[in-house]
Order: sequence, then C-alpha cells, then structure tokens
Amino acid sequence: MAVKTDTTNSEDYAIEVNDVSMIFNMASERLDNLKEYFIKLVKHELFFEEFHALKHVSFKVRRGEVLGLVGTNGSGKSTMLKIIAGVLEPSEGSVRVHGNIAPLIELGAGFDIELTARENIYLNGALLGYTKEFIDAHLDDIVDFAELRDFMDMPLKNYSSGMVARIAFAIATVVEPDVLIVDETLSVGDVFFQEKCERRIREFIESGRVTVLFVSHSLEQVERLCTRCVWIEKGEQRMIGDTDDVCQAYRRQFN
Ligand SMILES: Nc1ncnc2c1ncn2[C@@H]1O[C@H](COP(=O)(O)OP(=O)(O)OP(=O)(O)O)[C@@H](O)[C@H]1O
Repeated sequence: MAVKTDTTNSEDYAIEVNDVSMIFNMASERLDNLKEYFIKLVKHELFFEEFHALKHVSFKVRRGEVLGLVGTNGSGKSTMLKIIAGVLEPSEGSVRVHGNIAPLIELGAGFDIELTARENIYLNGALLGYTKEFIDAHLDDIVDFAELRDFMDMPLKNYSSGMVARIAFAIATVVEPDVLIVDETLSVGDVFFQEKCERRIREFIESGRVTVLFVSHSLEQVERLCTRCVWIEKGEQRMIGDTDDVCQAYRRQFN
C-alpha cells in the first residue's frame, strides 16, 4: 500500500492547532450575587466543576485555504475561534498563527458604547494595530462600507446591534488580512449587509492570499465558501476533510 506523505512545509500553513484542549471551571452551585460569591470564596466553600469544552483538537490550515467549522450548539466552535484569535489561552496544547488576523468574532466587543461611532472607529482601529494616520486615510472607506455616514456622531449606545456589526466589520476588513476569522456574528446584519459582507469575504478568498476560518450554522453557506471542514461535536474533533464529505456526514448524523 502506498503511504501518503504530507509534503507541505510548516511555512505553507497559516494556522496550526496542536492537540488543543480547553477546560472551563464552572461554579458547581448557583450563586445569586457577587457578595455571596466572595463570602464562599473566602470561606473556601466555593467548589468548581471542570467542563471540557475542547478535547485534543488538532488541525492545520494551509495559506489561502477556506476552512469551515461545523457542529451543533455548544460544541466548541466559538471557543476554538477565540483560542486561534488569541482571545482565550488553551488549557492544553498550542496554536500557531502566521500573519496578522482580522477576528470577526464578538463584533464590537472592543467598543465603548458611550463614545460616538467615529470615536469608536479610532479606538477599535488602535486595538487592531492601526495608527491614527492610517484611520484618517481610510475613514471614508470604512464609513462608506458601513453605510452609516449620517450616524457617525451618534453614541454607540443608540445604535442597533446590526449597525454595530456594520461598523465593526468595516473596520476589521478595511485592509486585506492574512487570516480572516468569521463567526456567526454577521447574522445580526440585515440580508443586504450580509450579502455585502459575503462579497468582501469572497474577494479575499479569490485573491488566494487570505486564509479564512469560517463558522456558520448555514451548511449551504459553508458549502458555498469552504474548501475543507472540521466537524467538532461536544468538544471532540469528529471529522476533517473535504467540505462535501464532512457536511454530508454531519447532515446524516442528525437526519
Ligand atoms: N467562558 C466560559 N465559561 C464557561 N463555559 C463556557 C465559556 N465559554 C464557553 N463555554 C461553554 O463551552 C461550550 C462550547 O461553547 P462554544 O460557544 O464554543 O460553542 P459553539 O459550538 O460555538 O456553540 P454555538 O453553535 O451555539 O455558537 C458550551 O457548553 C459553553 O457553555
């Protein structure tokens, strides 16, 4: 039998996930307020239960590849994306990402709702590593893409969740990233904005330079965009392979 060897060099990979496990500590009893929590903590009466959100997950994503993550609610997809984006530290294992990441997860998490949209663009831009001069030069692109020119001086607390998502997506994708991480968050946008976002994501994909990690509950969207897929179920990696094979097996499981 011929042995298939992987001739891909390490530099050809944009993302390497090596044996990642994530354990969350959850209070084993329900506490109603912070005071109760601290009293229990001081009295050493606070007990935790370990919850294994990810169990020994490993996969690699080649540069320019579009990898989908599928799995039912609570299976660990967002946790995996957050670990790759550097938002969470894995309990075990490691992740290597080559290049800069545009994480479209928890859109707007870095925003200050008391500030205006314009101020938030500068604030969020700084968090993404952009200078003031860079934002000055790209402000029109961001505002035009978000289609919210008339609302730039309104505090974000008066924005709807879809409007916040528009601003956040426009900032995060104003330049081509090396790695784009897209979570379900775009679903808060209206259908026209979702299509606009998908077009921009497609442009990145078609450039062949951007590696995309994609989580969606729409298998049709996953099939439309992704070349390969990882199926994670209850924290375990069930399957990795061509999108059609993985989506077919996933559908079969629940039909
Ligand atoms: N900070 C946290 N503390 C405790 N448990 C958490 C935390 N974050 C996630 N979890 C748990 O980890 C599990 C995986 O959650 P995760 O959000 O990664 O799932 P998901 O596959 O993205 O789900 P969905 O499809 O519903 O978005 C869930 O059971 C969730 O309750």
